[in-house]
Amino acid sequence: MTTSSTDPGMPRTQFRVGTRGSALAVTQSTATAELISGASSLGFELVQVKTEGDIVIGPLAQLGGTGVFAAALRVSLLEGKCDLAVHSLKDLPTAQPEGLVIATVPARADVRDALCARDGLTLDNLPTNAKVGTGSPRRAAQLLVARPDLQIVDIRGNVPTRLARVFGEDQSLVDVGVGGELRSDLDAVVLATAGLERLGLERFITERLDPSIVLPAPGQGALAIECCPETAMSGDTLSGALSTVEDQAARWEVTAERALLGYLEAGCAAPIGALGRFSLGSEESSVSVAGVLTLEAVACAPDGSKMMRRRTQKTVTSLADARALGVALAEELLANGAAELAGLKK
Ligand SMILES: NCc1[nH]cc(CCC(=O)O)c1CC(=O)O
Repeated sequence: MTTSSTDPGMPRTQFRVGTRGSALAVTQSTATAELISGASSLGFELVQVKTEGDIVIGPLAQLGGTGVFAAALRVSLLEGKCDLAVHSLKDLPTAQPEGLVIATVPARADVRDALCARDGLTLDNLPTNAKVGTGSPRRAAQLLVARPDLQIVDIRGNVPTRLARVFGEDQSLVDVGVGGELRSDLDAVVLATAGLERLGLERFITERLDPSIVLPAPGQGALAIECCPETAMSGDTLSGALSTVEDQAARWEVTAERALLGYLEAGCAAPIGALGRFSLGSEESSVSVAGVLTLEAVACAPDGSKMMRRRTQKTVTSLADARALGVALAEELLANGAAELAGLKK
């Protein structure tokens, strides 16, 4: 290791970013490390961490616990094996473990889900009974609300492997790591636009699904840089660099979305969607900038037979306001029977 952490009094200039091994994780971690090093003179190296999410075989919806993707990275942070971890925010459990903080939420990518269909097809013109692959009950339920005739096929695997279920042996998918037997047996798959764009695979998108049709997962399209509080608040060059890549609008949005999800005691496998949108207000206070936060949420019966959508809006001046907005909307959903509708434990 080449860090200067052992020299007392010398600020460190070299840091380790823990990452999962998938193409998406490595791409996100690399881009984020470059973002921070571009805003500072610090150096970063990637440390690969194996996670349970990569080796468990079975439908994602049945893994039980949330956070299988994040857990090993968090252990690695707590054990001091890396200094920072870059997570997809939507894969991060809403309960914040003791000893770790989300130091930074960078600017958010496209939040929408993307239909990737054969022959340029869209949700409206997919043939009757078309086979659409997704492992997400949230996507499945909302697709069925829009198109009750669709056959939803439970799929898993990394992004290129899922695309191969529609596009087969497209060379660009082989290039990004699709292996094994390639068969195109589906008419379409639904994936997050953000992940496809980060991997340079957006040409497979045939429709970016409007949030009025398919509301994304809480945190979708956003990343979280997690570390120990001492790293985030050390007042040194790293904490300064981290704060320069913070996007306050994204932070407010995901804070409200995750407060809602946490209050519902639901995880990323629940048929719950939520999307916050922040727009800057005109007045400025010394504490923080005021803006208007709009939060929309959906709870669905997994078979798409019922859906409940609610929306709220408030001027926010603090993260506590954003959290309160999420909790208030969650309470409204619960008061109207969302837990029974969506099969939540609460
Ligand atoms: N659960 C897997 C996962 N976690 C984050 C992304 C995409 C990037 C993002 O939403 O930030 C994906 C793939 C997908 O849902 O298509």
